[in-house]
Amino acid sequence: MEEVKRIEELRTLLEKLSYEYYVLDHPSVSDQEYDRYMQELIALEQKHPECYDANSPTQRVGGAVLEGFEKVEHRRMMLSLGNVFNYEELVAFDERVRALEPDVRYVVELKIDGLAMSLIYRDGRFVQAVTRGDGTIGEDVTSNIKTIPSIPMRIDEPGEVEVRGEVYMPKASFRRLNSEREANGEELFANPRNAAAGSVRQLDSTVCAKRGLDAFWYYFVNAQEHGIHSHEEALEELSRLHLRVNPLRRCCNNVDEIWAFIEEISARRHELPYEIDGMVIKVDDLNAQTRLGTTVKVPRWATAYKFPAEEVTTRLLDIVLT
Ligand SMILES: NC(=O)c1cnc(OC2CCCC2)nc1N
Repeated sequence: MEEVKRIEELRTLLEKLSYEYYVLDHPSVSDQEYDRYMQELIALEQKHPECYDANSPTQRVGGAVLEGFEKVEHRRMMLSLGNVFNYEELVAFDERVRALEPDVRYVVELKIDGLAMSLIYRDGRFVQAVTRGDGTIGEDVTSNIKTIPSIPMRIDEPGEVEVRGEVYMPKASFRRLNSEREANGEELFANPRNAAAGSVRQLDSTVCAKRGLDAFWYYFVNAQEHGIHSHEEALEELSRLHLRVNPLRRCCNNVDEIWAFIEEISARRHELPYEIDGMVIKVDDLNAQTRLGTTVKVPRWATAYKFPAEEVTTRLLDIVLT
């Protein structure tokens, strides 16, 4: 096989194997076979520096240690979310929406407790990752986000694709990190969200790479430019593009269906391998979202239901007694 063609073939193969392992959780080859392909690609790329590609699977980790993070202006504001704390406030949210959109349908998602992130792809290649910052100006953390193995470096979609989601630290990674820090007499992280934020702010991406971060993507910013009409369709398109989308979501036609899903998730959230601090309720139809619009900082077409803050003692007692 001509070596330069083999380089391209290995890059495509390793991205597919990464997707199977980190997004589908269903690898088709052993770790040893994956490593053999990776070693073959590293050797061929060293032989052919003219084939250098920053998006190669070999380029996810390493690179220079940064002095700081570049400021980046978001092309489209990164919105926060308003909150509701109980059934009555959820009813009031639904009434405000229904005043404009009588036949509204919602998509209800888990509210992942991490940090908001924006990914930019151009002509099928990952180009930049930017934190929310103040919603208008964020920080370029591309070198750290590249280390998250479930994030594809290439997607099968031309033009510009902007995706928003949550970078988070799974509970298992958090436990491992804090036990390592305890062994080293270092200060512990208070919760996975802080640990994720601290990891994404590392100037040396090899440190971030060891933190075991992951991400879920929940918003295709310019979906309508790509002929998509609903949020649910947008999520399905993101999955088709190999982005990791959380399957635990439900389309709901009224407050009672939303509330039933909230209660169902609230009862089992401690079994989830990541922390959530509530649920996000979004109007499904994208034209309805546009008609409802946004206030200065939050959409009128979405809200977050926040779980009641728990008594830590009951949580600890649960763990000790179960
Ligand atoms: N933490 C989450 O899981 C989460 C956060 N934000 C959103 O939606 C943004 C995008 C448009 C309005 C708010 N969805 C989520 N699932």
